[in-house]
Amino acid sequence: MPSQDKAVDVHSLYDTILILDFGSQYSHLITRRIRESGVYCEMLPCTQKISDLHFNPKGIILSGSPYSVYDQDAPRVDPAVFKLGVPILGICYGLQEIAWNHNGSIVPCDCREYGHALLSILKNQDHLLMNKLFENLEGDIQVWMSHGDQLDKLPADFRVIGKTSTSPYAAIAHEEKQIFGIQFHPEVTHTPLGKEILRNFVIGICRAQANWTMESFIDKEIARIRQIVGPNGQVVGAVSGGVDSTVAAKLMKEAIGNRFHAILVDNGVMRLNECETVKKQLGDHLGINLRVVQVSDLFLNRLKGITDPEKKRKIIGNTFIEVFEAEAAKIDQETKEGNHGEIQYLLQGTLYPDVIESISFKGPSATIKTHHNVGGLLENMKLKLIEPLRELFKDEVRELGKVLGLDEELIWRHPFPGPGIAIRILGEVTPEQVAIARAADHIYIEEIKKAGLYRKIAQAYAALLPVKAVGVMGDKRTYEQVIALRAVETSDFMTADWYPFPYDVLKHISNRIINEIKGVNRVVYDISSKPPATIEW
Ligand SMILES: Nc1ncnc2c1ncn2[C@@H]1O[C@H](COP(=O)(O)OP(=O)(O)OP(=O)(O)O)[C@@H](O)[C@H]1O
Ligand SMILES: O=c1[nH]c(=O)c2[nH+]cn([C@@H]3O[C@H](COP(=O)(O)O)[C@@H](O)[C@H]3O)c2[nH]1
Ligand SMILES: NC(=O)CC[C@H](N)C(=O)O
Ligand SMILES: [Mg+2]
Repeated sequence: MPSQDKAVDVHSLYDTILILDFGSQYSHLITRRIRESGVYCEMLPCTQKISDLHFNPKGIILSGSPYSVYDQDAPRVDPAVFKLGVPILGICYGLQEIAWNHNGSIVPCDCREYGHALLSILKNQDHLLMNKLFENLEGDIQVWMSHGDQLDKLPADFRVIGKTSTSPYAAIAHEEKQIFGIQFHPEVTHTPLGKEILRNFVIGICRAQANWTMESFIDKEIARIRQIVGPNGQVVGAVSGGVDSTVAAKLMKEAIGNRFHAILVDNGVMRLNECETVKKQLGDHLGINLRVVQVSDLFLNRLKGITDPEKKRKIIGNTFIEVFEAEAAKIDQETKEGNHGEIQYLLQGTLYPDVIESISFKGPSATIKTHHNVGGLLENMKLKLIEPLRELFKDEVRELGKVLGLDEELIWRHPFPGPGIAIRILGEVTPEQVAIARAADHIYIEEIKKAGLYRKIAQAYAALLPVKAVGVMGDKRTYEQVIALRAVETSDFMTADWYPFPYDVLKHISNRIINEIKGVNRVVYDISSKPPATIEW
């Protein structure tokens, strides 16, 4: 892996709340909720050694976990966290881990709680600092629980600040040390006031500055990029017109102007008019120094006779790397004359979920999703990576795009796979098949937009099937191909449901495709969910 940029640390710019992850399925939601309050936070595995931390967190949150604290192989926090002197909040397992470290007692309980519960907030008149976690909250509040263990004895010097009908120690606090524990999950929306509680912790108790906004991120990130790249350095990056690479490219353009070189590869399997549209949007409208490399013939030649989708992906990925490297070398040559430095950096649109995915405490795997690193590009190129979005979630990237002046249409664009239409043509990819698939996809997306449904659908496309069916047109028998329409609802693309289109929309789309596209006499709608199907065919 090439080295990461580390010139200016994000932690020197924003107060940071550290979330230590014990493997709960909700851990990343804690991060989301806190960022929504305008406070920067980061998640690390619970095994993080405090002496190896290269920043001083303003506060620490211990997440939930599928383990029980008394399990042989239970994940353990570095006890040094309790000596850092910053406020700590334990959530569910986190509460139990705090108690475990303070000689409290945790046992499996007879009355496990899964789902809604009523938490009675207990205010303490003599220990006012303990009340700060539930500041502005009173009486009984709805919370969401998911636990089978509970405290049956308070650790020394802790007091109860909340209970439910079955958990006498559902919320506890240590006043002097500012350590808090809650048995419920404030990060899920089923705890309606959860966000207030997290905000009370990070702002009221940790006193973290709420300065994490995309406006402030832009200024700071631009300054950071300038410092990394230096006054003459140059950066290359592959852009596809997808939201991540476009936002990253726009940020680079703001930071170093034309010393950023964006490359769009026209591989012959992009959507109809896509390259022209991207060139207009990125080049003309956003002023990004963009070159479009027209290499459709090269790609289509290499795809001749190939029907296996994985082979198609490989061929496209490898050819892509070849083209990109050749183009980067050309740019290096062309700009040698001026006083620019050599190209040293490669821009990548890596997002925070990809980073989180690679830091699981169950054994950090350094694999960031492979399709995010354009094939094996990085190993060969010896360029250093620059990843301006690596701290951001997808919705933050969209927000950032908005502040940077990107069109709504671009910001909400459906994802489009790198191998594009080649994997949406089942069977051999020929120029004729590309033309049919493109035309069908174009009509489909156009009609979805007209019906006002584009934003409701996470991804939609038309696939061209390699089978022929009988039809009748103008009293004549036809024997032509089939178009399959796919549209899914999903937030993470890991699981997905097919979209329930209104019938009249489907009817209209089908009519148009059959009437307007020669070679197609049938349209079907894919009603398979993922799993067991995938989104692409
Ligand atoms: N035709 C292309 N020309 C240049 N770069 C490309 C092309 N297709 C893909 N890439 C590069 O590969 C990366 C990964 O592609 P991917 O489709 O996963 O993400 P994206 O295009 O940025 O966003 P989205 O997921 O919204 O499509 C892109 O960010 C871009 O750097
Ligand atoms: O860049 C890419 N290269 C690929 O080879 C590829 N295959 C699938 N996808 C996209 O990934 C998401 C999940 O798709 P699947 O359910 O088909 O795996 C969907 O968004 C797909 O479009 C790809 N993206
Ligand atoms: N959600 C959790 O953190 C659960 C913690 C522990 N496994 C329990 O059942 O109590
Ligand atoms: Mg894409």
